[in-house]
Amino acid sequence: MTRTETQVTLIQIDNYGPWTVAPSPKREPDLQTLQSRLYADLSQLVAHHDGYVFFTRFDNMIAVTNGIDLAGHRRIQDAVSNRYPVTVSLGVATGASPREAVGEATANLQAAGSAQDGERTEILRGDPLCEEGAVQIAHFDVNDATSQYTDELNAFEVFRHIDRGYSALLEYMYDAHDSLSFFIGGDNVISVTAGLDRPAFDAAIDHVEETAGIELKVGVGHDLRAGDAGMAAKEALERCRERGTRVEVGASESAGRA
Ligand SMILES: Nc1nc2c(ncn2[C@@H]2O[C@H](COP(=O)(O)OP(=O)(O)OP(=O)(O)O)[C@@H](O)[C@H]2O)c(=O)[nH]1
Repeated sequence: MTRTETQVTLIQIDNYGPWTVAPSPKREPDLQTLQSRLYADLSQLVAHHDGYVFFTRFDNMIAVTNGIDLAGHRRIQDAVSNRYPVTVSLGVATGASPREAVGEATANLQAAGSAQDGERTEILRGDPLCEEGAVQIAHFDVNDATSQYTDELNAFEVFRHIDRGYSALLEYMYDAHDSLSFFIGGDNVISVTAGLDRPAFDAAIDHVEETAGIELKVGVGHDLRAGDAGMAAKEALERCRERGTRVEVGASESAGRA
């Protein structure tokens, strides 16, 4: 199996806090519109290179960028400054675990100055992978969310249930496996993991069921790019639905570690 090495890019809007209140506080719907449009554009720009972006806090987004070099990052950065009244800084790093990678990517930006330093703009710092490393993506989905929740409870109660499950999964995957988990809409969560095997995913699902009462299934993919690993994960998730199983992994995953 190709060695797992996750490349993470921290995308941070430059000096955004001061901008939101200059010369006076900007209307919140305008900020929400800017943030969601920026996420949409970044999602497409990064997907063009077969990477994934997660919206996280919107002013700070985390991308999985295996295969994207510094020139590719610079083009993404330029596209943002050409389209928006704000600019972004990018910190890039690789790690044996996603947690290690995001730690280094963050440190790269923090070393260049504060997120609210008007002089620190359009930083691009880090070392993209010289050699090819693979990324592991796990796509989790709540079992029967439509019949159990969406068609039964009020919309906010559904949101509470899904969010409780997401929080339990996020904490467990970070603490137990140095993995980064992101809510991606509906009843879906993507975890960026590193070489986890079937028993590790089974244990994660058990934990969420025990602590949050939410039943999950997961499809796992492993490939050189996040986009390809993500598609393999979605195909594996479909196999869970067809076979009634709760964990399906791509063929190359069987050699993973617990
Ligand atoms: N982002 C994202 N959202 C999805 C995807 N598939 C489904 N959803 C969302 O999740 C909601 C629930 O869909 P499903 O997960 O297919 O339905 P379910 O009732 O949970 O049924 P099973 O998953 O088969 O147990 C949908 O309304 C969508 O909002 C996906 O691949 N990506």
